[in-house]
Amino acid sequence: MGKVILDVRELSTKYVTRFGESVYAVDRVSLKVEEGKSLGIAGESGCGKSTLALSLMGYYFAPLHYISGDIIIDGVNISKMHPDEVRRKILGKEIAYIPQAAMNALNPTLKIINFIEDVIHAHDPKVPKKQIYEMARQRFEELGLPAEVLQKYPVELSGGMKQRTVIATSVILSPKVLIADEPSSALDVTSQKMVIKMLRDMMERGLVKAMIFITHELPLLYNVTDDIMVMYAGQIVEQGTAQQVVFDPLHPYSKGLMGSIIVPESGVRDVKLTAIPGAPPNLKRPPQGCRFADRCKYVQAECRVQSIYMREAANNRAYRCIYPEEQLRKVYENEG
Ligand SMILES: Nc1ncnc2c1ncn2[C@@H]1O[C@H](COP(=O)(O)OP(=O)(O)OP(=O)(O)O)[C@@H](O)[C@H]1O
Repeated sequence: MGKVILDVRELSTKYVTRFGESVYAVDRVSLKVEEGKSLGIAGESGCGKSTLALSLMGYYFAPLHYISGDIIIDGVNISKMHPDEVRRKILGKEIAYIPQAAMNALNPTLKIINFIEDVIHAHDPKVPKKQIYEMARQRFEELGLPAEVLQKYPVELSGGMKQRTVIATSVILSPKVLIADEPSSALDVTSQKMVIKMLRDMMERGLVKAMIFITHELPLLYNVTDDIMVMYAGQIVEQGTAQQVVFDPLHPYSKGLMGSIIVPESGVRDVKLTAIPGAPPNLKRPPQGCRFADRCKYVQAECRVQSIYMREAANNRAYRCIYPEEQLRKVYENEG
């Protein structure tokens, strides 16, 4: 096993609504990402992917609240740091986040270089502008973006270029971990490919040491990340290599999602994570037993009465189900 860059242990966070209700969006999530590796997180809308991404940065402000667990980045536990310290020392430097529709982060009234100055000055107001320009120019060129972009206003750039600009900006301070939340979903296919290529380049050149890629589109994950975790109703329900999870899923939810995939590339292309009838449980009052029980074809009475934990399977994988691996495989086999 390589050096672990991101080590998350039993992390739980919640939203508290203005009516004082708690929404348990991230429930005891554990994950590890080693140096040079990428992890994909997949799940349907509302399962907690974005909340997990935000939670991983350790930067909590209302309505998002930390409950428990540890976030260890390259040996440093950031989970109990004060938000000011996280903002100054961690964000952008240790861990960076590319939000959904990141290109909207650009301020239309600022040239790109001025936007970058603002980003860097939020961490350290003393960095001279000349130095920022030099850092930005170098990073843009490394990532195949022309330095002229720095002198442009957002309106002068295409959607794809804006997105790549924000991505390049997010790694100016060489963060150890980069979290990309649906970074290409709003783009046309060509721009999507360029964004994915850029993320890969960043990993290959060591500009970031570990990456988390969040999406509901499985084909993207299969082609981009080494490992995949499937999330359902605030919990991880399956974890393995991209190959294992896509082509040999164990959890009935992943199985349902991937069931129709036959051929890589063309076969996976159009599969969306919405194929299973029913809806996830309300995260204000998650059920005591298996959260997938209401939608599971193989549900038994005991699934609903006890907490279901992740269980280990062969080849370093894990899934959250009462069925042992052999039994689950038999059930699937009998179905044909
Ligand atoms: N500000 C908020 N206040 C209260 N509940 C919230 C808030 N933001 C999200 N939630 C709830 O938290 C849960 C997880 O939402 P989250 O946005 O993390 O899911 P997601 O998997 O990222 O979905 P999507 O793919 O649509 O972005 C959902 O039940 C959502 O309704």
